[in-house]
Amino acid sequence: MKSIIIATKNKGKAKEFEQLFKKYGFKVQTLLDVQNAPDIEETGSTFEENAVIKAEAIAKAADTYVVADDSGLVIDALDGRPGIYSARYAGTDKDDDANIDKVLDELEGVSKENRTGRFYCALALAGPGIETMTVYGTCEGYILFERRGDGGFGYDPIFYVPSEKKTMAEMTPERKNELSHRAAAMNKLEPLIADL
Ligand SMILES: O=c1[nH]c(=O)c2ncn([C@@H]3O[C@H](COP(=O)(O)OP(=O)(O)OP(=O)(O)O)[C@@H](O)[C@H]3O)c2[nH]1
Ligand SMILES: [Mg+2]
Repeated sequence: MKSIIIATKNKGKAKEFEQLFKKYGFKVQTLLDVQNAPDIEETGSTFEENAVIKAEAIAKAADTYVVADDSGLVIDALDGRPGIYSARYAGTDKDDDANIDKVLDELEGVSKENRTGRFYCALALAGPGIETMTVYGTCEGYILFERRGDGGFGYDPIFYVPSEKKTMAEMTPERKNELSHRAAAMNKLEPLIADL
């Protein structure tokens, strides 16, 4: 079986990628499987730049094919925030619950129809003998007034997908992996990883 490293320390992403890559016949390793994996500073100003930074840092160290994901929630009424700062919106300790509270506070008084937003996912593929490539995917939805469901990770409990009439935290993992921003980006990556 072919194998690939996903340059992430996020458990929620790791689980989703294990499933997503299974159908392409890849065994997935993440930085959670590697002892003393470095913390890579995300110094870029776009999702794509950050994905490239993470993928290239690990590909250089491991000399193998690496995919990195930089993703986040873009809310129209907040001028695109939290955006690339989604993981660290309420502080550096990556506290999902505190991040949700901060978003809900900032959206106080914003009506249902003005609570539009999307998840954005940039994926970068780097490795020996290839030029680093990026693809992206999005998933449109609304920010609810309170949490619903306990699946997924991050902002999933407040992200409502109208076509499903569910938050991402109320969907099965399988369903989330069919319609998420990550799944959309993976579909675009598919032809690029087919020949690895
Ligand atoms: O509800 C959510 N469902 C998702 O499907 C999702 N995808 C991304 N996000 C949010 O955006 C941050 C990414 O930031 P990020 O790309 O820097 O990742 P991270 O720092 O968590 O891990 P790493 O991959 O960098 O190691 C995450 O922490 C989450 O807050 C999501 N929230
Ligand atoms: Mg990160």
